Amino acid sequence: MQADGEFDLIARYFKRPSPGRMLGVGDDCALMPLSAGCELAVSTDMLVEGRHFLTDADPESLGHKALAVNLSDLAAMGARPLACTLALSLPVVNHAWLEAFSAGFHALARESQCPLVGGDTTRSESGVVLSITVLGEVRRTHALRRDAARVGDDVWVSGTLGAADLALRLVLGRLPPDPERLRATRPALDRPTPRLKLGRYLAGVAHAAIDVSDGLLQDFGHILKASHCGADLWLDALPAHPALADLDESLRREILLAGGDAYELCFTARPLWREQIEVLGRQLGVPVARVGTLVRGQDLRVLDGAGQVVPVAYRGFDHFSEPCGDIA
Ligand SMILES: Nc1ncnc2c1ncn2[C@@H]1O[C@H](COP(=O)(O)OP(=O)(O)O)[C@@H](O)[C@H]1O
Ligand SMILES: Cc1ncc(C[n+]2csc(CCOP(=O)(O)OP(=O)(O)O)c2C)c(N)n1
Ligand SMILES: [Mg+2]
Repeated sequence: MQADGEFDLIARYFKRPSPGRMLGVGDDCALMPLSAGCELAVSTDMLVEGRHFLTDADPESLGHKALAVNLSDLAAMGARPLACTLALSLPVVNHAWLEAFSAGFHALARESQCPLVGGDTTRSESGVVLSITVLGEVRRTHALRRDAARVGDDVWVSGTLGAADLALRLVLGRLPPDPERLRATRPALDRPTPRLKLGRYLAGVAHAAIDVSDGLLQDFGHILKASHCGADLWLDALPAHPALADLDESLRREILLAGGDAYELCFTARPLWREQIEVLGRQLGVPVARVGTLVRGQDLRVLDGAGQVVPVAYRGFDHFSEPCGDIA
């Protein structure tokens, strides 16, 4: 018979050997050294059943995604991962689920050199809740802060936009069934790739960066607000995922500008870095698209191919301002 106690679960699914200079799972705190000249980068993101993932989500992919969305924040700061912690609340003990979830989690942890060094495990009264904290390091003064953008900077976006949001709409039945499009977009929703290498190489080159979790306009808007800048974004330059082709144009725009779950980097850099950034993208095999420019003021304008302002009535994902949000 399998032992189901809290400590058995931790030992079986989460305790793994940690690198020699670290103290990992098993003590009151984890311990790890920091490299000279670096500062600590820390970020936490939760994933809640029904809100960030569906109850029948594939557990291996969920393990990957839970860590990936957190690593994406380290990438957006230009930080190198050091370690992570996992707080997990489970309604029941399901060994097949835990086996697959922990395999997905540890596989990405290994690949990103971000070992799981601690956490907490409890029973939940309603659904699975995950909270992950990632710890990273970044060379002092090199971090890609949201408040570091400058007027005149180019605006860049990595990868492509829109696939994950399109997949989610198809999965939730908000668009008519389209198996072909779902097949092309589902990996982006279920298994995002954190742009860790790109972020690290941009540290010290780019000014500001953010990862696109809630939608491009909303997330890029955080950079503008923090940096006291405005911007022009060129709609035609945005790197739309090919599966967005042939969609109704207003839906295509909405998904491109406000679709969540993308986990691409949006960053700003001086024009003199253009060529190096393009070379970097090619070397890393990560497309980088120059999509706009920072201007004085505070307005974020989206311009069409003719230079006309495109009216935009949406911003992006917000946990507390959805039509069904039930705030007391
Ligand atoms: N409950 C909280 N307590 C303290 N800080 C929080 C809390 N929730 C969010 N934050 C902080 O607010 C900022 C914005 O959070 P968020 O929009 O979730 O960023 P991200 O998209 O990078 O995850 C971050 O600095 C985050 O650490
Ligand atoms: C079942 C389900 N419903 C809705 C979404 C869409 N969604 C949920 S949270 C979110 C935004 C990102 O999550 P958040 O908690 O805001 O992360 P952060 O911005 O803090 O990184 C999106 C697009 C989803 N991925 N899965
Ligand atoms: Mg967050």
